[in-house]
Amino acid sequence: MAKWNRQLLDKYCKEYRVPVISFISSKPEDQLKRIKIKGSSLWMWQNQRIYNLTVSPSPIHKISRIGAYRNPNVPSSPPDWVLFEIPSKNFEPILTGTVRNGYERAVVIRDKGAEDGVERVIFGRNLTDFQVKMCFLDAIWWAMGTKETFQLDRYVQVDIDDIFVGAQGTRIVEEDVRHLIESQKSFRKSVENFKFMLGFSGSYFRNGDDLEDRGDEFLVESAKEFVWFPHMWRHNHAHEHNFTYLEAIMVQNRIFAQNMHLPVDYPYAIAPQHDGVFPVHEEMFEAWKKVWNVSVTATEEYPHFKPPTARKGFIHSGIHVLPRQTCGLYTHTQFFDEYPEGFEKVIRSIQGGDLFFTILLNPISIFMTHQQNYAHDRLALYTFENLFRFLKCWTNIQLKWQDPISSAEMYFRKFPEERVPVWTNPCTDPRHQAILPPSYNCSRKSLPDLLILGPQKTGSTALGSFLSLHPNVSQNVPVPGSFEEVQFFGGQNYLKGVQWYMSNFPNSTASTTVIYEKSATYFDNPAAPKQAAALIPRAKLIVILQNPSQRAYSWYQHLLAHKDPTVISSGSSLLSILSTNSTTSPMWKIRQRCISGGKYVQHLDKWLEHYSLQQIYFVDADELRNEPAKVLTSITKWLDLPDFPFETHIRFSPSKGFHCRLIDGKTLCLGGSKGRKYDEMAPELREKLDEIFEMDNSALYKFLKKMRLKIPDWLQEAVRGRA
Ligand SMILES: Nc1ncnc2c1ncn2[C@@H]1O[C@H](COP(=O)(O)OS(=O)(=O)O)[C@@H](OP(=O)(O)O)[C@H]1O
Repeated sequence: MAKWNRQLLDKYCKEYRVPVISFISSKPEDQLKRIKIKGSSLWMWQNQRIYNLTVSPSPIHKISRIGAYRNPNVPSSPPDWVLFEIPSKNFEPILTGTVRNGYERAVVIRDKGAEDGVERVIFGRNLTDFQVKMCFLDAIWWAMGTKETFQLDRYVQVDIDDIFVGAQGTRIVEEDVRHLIESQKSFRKSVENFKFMLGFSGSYFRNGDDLEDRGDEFLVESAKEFVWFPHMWRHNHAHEHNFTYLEAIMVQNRIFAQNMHLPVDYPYAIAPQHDGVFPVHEEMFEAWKKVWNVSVTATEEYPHFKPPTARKGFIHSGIHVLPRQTCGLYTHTQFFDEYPEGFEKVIRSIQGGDLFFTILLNPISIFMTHQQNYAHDRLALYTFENLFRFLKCWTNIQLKWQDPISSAEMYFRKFPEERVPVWTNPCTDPRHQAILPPSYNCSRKSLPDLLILGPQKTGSTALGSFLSLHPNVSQNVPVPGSFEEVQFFGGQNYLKGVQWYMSNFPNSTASTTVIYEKSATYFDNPAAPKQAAALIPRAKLIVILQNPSQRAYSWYQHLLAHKDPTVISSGSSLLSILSTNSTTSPMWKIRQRCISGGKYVQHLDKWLEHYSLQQIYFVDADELRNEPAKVLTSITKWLDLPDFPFETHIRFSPSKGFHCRLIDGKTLCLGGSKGRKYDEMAPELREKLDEIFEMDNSALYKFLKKMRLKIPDWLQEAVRGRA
């Protein structure tokens, strides 16, 4: 790092007490073994091999067990460790290693900052070794100062799906059930309250050979030992069925549970192969709620199966969907020596690999296993017994079990930002596409290519209506209740889901090249950019640049015309509304609605976090009002649409005072709510508004100039006028 930058960084870290975590790697070509670290009294050795690793006593450790000691299979690993000499009290070893001649050196060391005021945790190794990786996690938690909030509790739930499902020869027998009960008891020594959760499909009860049938019977006789939840009557794929069918088969499964006295104590259910959970099959959600009163489920598919570390939860239609983890056991894995790529893979995952870190990094881990994993070699029992033992040996983690309803409550309290789902296009993920209800048609264009973002009162309706004249353009059907706009992103309609959104675009034909949607509420909605980009990342966007003072005045006229109770009851002029400074009064809300949309750069910044500038087209509102055909011709080019003679389809209406569409010789203007007649703004009000928007206008001017985009005349004047 350049000296100057380094000084700045150190100054910052010192002043704000921000610790630094850094990594140093060996240079294999370097002859020099012992090197002094610049600016520090610390000496390091590079290209080293270590023979033992020990977790040193340090307040940094939260999850790593102090004193834990191991020989990390050294002879086979290359001599590429960097080790630090443990010098004075200014340093504290975090993890130490012994070299061949018996010296103890630090693999991870803490510089307490006594020498230059900056605290550091320095790693002489990458994160491939699980103990070094645990030290890294400990160092992060320590650096974040989460002493009070950091928790050692980790909740583990093991679901056994496909109970009663499976061909003869793959199913559990009485002996397996006895082992299941015994293991559950012994797991409780490592996992407080541990219970296996059994997902049953009643239709296949006693569907095996004699021994397996006895296994089923014994499982039912031992039902009270476990927690039971409904799977599906015949392992059905939910997406293939409608509500009536799903309800009928769920009722069958429920009757089975009642007859067999299975304790289904929690409103929790799992769909075979996650089918219907994400992408959401609304009819399955409805049937679940009606038959089982389900309020919690789990899936591996949200937002996507891969990467497994990025799985999240969401709430839809009152059902809490928790993320579900994979443990490497599938229906076909029943024998150690037939495990694909060797059972070593699962062992590596347990011993400091993916499975181990899944538990460390998730407050709640819900694992999916299958009935078959408890038959024959009982791979699941082996896996979890060893996983729990390994965690107990190397970490301070407290493993616990709790019911899924409590887990859902805890999960969404911890991650409230995940409550609202982020919808993605199911047609772009092959796994999602494979479980889509037939009502989805991925071969048909049903999502927009273009969003007209607004903001409100900038001429967005006029722009949309003119664009629709083009024969290759189609738009959404009018949506009642929201001024015909879809208002999906960032609004209440978003909760209705992707299928609802798609259903608004039924009109595209073979000649449609561009589907657009105009919701003028999008531009200044803080959630809209992220949600839009998740569903239609390649969409193009149009933003209309209107003088914000004029826009605010137009919005005020809209409220007056709609007899907004706050505006009417207070008899407020816009000037007095603007002077409100009580942020809790209803007037403040009005003030904000008048102003918000005009703060262009503030909102553009959010859109530009998710879309590139090349995807955005800026329209000058004055130009749109005065020369709409010219504006539409440019937009057509930008959209790569064939030319269209807009000038012969748009005509100025002297009575309306605006341009209107000319269809079959008839002039069709927008309704009375667009292009209202009202007095011009008083100079005093204009002055006040211009003053409010001064900074925003200046920011917009600079932004357009920097991006070499056209600066509207009104903006040139506004900036010049206040210079
Ligand atoms: N051709 C044409 N016809 C009618 N109105 C036109 C047209 N071109 C621009 N305008 C201006 O559009 C303003 C309404 O903007 P929006 O359509 O964006 O409003 S909304 O947010 O969707 O309600 C509207 O605002 P008001 O004049 O305040 O009614 C108009 O000034």
